[in-house]
Amino acid sequence: MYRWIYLECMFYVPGPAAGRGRAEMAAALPQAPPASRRRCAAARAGHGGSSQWAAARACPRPLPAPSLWGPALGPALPLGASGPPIGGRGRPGGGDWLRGGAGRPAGCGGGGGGSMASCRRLSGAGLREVLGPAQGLLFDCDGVLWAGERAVPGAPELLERLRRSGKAALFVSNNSRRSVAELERRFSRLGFRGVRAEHVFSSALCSALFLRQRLLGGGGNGSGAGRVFVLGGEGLRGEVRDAGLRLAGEGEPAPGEPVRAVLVGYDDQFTFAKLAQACGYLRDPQCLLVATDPDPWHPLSDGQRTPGTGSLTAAVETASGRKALVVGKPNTYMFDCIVERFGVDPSRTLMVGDRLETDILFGKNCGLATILTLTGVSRLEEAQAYMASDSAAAKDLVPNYYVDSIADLIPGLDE
Ligand code: PXP
Repeated sequence: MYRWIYLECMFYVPGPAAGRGRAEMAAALPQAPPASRRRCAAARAGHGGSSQWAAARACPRPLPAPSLWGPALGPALPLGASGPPIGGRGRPGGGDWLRGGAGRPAGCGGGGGGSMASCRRLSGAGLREVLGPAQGLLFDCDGVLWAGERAVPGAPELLERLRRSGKAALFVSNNSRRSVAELERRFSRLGFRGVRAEHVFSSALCSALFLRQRLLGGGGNGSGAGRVFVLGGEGLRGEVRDAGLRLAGEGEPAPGEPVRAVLVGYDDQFTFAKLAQACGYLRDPQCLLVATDPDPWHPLSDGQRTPGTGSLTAAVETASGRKALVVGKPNTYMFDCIVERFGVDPSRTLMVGDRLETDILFGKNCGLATILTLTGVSRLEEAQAYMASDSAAAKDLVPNYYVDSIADLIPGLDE
């Protein structure tokens, strides 16, 4: 039976949260919290509901040791009314909480804390050394678990084996096209058993949570909060509505009701007219510009590429002269959402991804050891080139380990 232990208080130390690149993101997150502050996200298994979260956040208990992943997943708590602060955690300057230490998987050359990543093939005895102490894994989805409508061979079996070994699995996707409910159905359709919507943290969900936090301040039903202009499809729009926010262009606007945010997601109906409309709203300096993810493009099965949200965000930024707050990987906000819901010890958590500039940097920014899988976007040569570079920023893109496919992780797990 899967169970997750929910605990404890977390110490958020604001740093320049990552985005499309460190320098760019530093510029893109001017509104990070102004000073270090304690946050208490205490919650216990079986407790749910936003009011409990709100109460939990106000709890001024002393900081315990970093919380642990439970032995396995339990009933997930609905995320609270406000969500974590964007840019609340990051590297460099990630704070004590990120330094890990005891319990870090053996053989891990990097993870948080700034030590060098090694980009070692994970195989043989090394598999058990790394997977054995890990209490949970975060998986990117596309290019890791599946490619288009096909599961990566062995991926459903790996998740099953993780479950049997008592290790937790959660999913972090920059795809803003689908709601988490749709993603849950996709897992099931592709043969992944037991994955529920609350185990999935997408850029659509997390962007909606971020906007709720910023526009509603942790409560309310959206009335009088202004509206959100969404460049994106129904999956994203649904998450924004579910977060209690109202969309520009829907229903009756109250007289004088402002558009308080432009949210740029994956929009395959993007037009010049929408761009112009977004820029009109962004003339108001109080109107936020938020993007779901920085992905510049995505590979297609025929070897071609299709533009990603990062391309559309660039158009809005250029035309408006504004910088977007980018919620998705490599920003740590998704991890903050995870921590808000589940007790997670970064030093015993692995991040598995296929894109160096988003997934691996995200793992790095969150203080996790990272595994690159070669079934998706990035090639081993790219990781090696980053490793050979003199630039510290490039070294942050180097994974600790790599595998040809996540199926290669199976022999490292107990029967
Ligand atoms: N955004 C869109 C529109 C996508 O189609 C994809 C998957 O190709 C992604 C983002 C990246 O998703 P993930 O983070 O799961 O790889």
